[in-house]
Amino acid sequence: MTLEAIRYRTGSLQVLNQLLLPHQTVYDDIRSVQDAFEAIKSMKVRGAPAIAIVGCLSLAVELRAGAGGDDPVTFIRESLCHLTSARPTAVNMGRAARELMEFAENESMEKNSEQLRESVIAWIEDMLERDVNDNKKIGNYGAQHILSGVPRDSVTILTHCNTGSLATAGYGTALGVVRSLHGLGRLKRMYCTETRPYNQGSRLTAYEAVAEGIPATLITDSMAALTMREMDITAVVVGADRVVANGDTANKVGTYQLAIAAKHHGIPFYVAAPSTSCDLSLESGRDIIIEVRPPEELTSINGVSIAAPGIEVWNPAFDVTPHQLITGGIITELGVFLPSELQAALTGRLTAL
Ligand SMILES: CSC[C@H]1O[C@H](OP(=O)(O)O)[C@H](O)[C@@H]1O
Repeated sequence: MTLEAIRYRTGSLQVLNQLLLPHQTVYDDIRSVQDAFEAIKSMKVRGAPAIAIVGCLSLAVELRAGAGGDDPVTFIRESLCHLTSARPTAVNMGRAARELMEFAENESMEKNSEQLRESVIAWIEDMLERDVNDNKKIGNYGAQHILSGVPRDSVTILTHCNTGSLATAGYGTALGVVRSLHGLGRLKRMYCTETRPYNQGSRLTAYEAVAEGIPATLITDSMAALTMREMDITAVVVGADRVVANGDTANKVGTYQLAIAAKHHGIPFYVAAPSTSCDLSLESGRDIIIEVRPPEELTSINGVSIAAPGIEVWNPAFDVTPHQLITGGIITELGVFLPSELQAALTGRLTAL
């Protein structure tokens, strides 16, 4: 059973407070859009798909309570705009906001306020199931593609950050590929980086791996290139916060240098991302806004200072990997594509082989 980052039933939402993991398993109630905004901003909830899902579910909870009165469309628009401002790099929340707003405006032509609220709630609740189904397709497509490229019985994967059930509605993206390989009995080992400064790897990916008996070894970010040289890594598989039209990909900071090391060692580098994490409106990675987070997240851990007081800090939460370094491909729920094929694949002009 994979971990539940999100507990939802109509009218009620709880999220696993990821700031307290791995030592405390605490679910916080999300009773409003503002609660969700604060949970996302503080990274109690994080992960591109999970941010969009929790944001939209918080709107569903308020709509279930009658929010918006006689003008729910205005309430929906203002809520989605607010939620999208919480974290700028991941595209999923902004995409969901755009698609949901279009749906709500169309529905408002034919439905009264109460019917509109119910219709929007149903649209949002469908996101949960869609995300898990997409992730299982990503897992299976990715596992098959990686296995097709190697003669060996089992494979070793290096991954970064957390891209599992704690970053999505369940199963995960890059970690979903690892889960699929493990489920096929073809995973020898996963190496997961600790992923400074928020430690999504040591706190969250390690937590998921231990909980499910996935063979995994934790390494520091600075050990990644050495691990690629010494540990017979079959592939590097990472997640994404925003994949743009030419395949350039924004992901957790540290991803770019993993791609460089993978290139040097001739190891295929994959990005695993649902189409909801893709943004064809941007031509290249130069256009992606990179969130810069508070210095304290780098200079302290659990409130304990680990840096010289007064030192200046640069703390970008993401970096951009050029599409030329994504040598294995981009693993989506539609199949695995080269960066150069992505736009055609996402616009339905290309199907997976
Ligand atoms: C399912 S991919 C999640 C993606 O989001 C993470 O960032 P954060 O933990 O800051 O939300 C990381 O970039 C992952 O690859």
